[in-house]
Amino acid sequence: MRLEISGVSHRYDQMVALRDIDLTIEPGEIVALIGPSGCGKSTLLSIIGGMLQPSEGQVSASGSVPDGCLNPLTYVFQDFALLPWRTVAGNVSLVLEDHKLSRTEREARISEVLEQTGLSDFRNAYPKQLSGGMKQRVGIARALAVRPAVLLMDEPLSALDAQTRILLLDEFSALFARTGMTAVYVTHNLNEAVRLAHRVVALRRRPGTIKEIHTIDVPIDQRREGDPEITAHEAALWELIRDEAIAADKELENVG
Ligand SMILES: Nc1ncnc2c1ncn2[C@@H]1O[C@H](COP(=O)(O)OP(=O)(O)OP(=O)(O)O)[C@@H](O)[C@H]1O
Repeated sequence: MRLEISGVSHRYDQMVALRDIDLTIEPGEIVALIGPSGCGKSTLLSIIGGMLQPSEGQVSASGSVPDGCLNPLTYVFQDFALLPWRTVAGNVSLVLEDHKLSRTEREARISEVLEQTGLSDFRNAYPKQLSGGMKQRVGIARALAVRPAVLLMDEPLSALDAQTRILLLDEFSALFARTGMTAVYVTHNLNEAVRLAHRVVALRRRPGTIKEIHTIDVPIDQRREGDPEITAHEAALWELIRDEAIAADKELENVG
């Protein structure tokens, strides 16, 4: 599915959070949104996902969706958003229950996504029994269960420890390479952006506008931690956002 963001601006009361965003996301493309705190990354993701109506401009989606797609644009949340009283399978099932699927179809989908995310042995576990990394795998499984055309991911790894983050990064890159999924991935973490994205959109703040779009040509499944080419892309991105990141950090300190 192709997403075209045209002339999108957004205000919260008098504050202009985004101005004149034009961006096209091609089918199968992974786009990361980076930039200093408050530059409008989450606002833009919510607008792309249709959860927030922009003050101006529009987002249009075109093209085909996967067979059996129940929800073309699907979120993966930073805080996993699992229901504690439901098992792993029950949490995945939740997103399927509003749709006209037979019990057999529903069970088949649940088994398929649990298999894809390495959770088959945990289907009857409850969230409190799982590590952070396993909880986020459930979040991914739940998103995949609707066979989305586009995954919208808002800091999906930021609640996890460093080792788990590396493991999940490897799993995400394998998943993206295997499925040819389209995704928009918001992150503060430049390493995640250079490991996972075909293009990295750097936003500046006040108001949030596109500063630069950085393309990374290395196939996603061939990128490795510490690879010099990938490290060079990460350094280039840091140069791009450094001054504003420092300014945003100082500002937060002043507020505190
Ligand atoms: N519901 C809201 N009401 C008023 N202002 C908001 C609201 N949501 C966000 N903002 C403001 O809009 C601006 C952009 O916020 P947004 O959360 O989109 O930025 P972000 O780049 O995702 O930030 P962060 O990296 O800190 O998560 C910020 O100044 C924020 O304070």
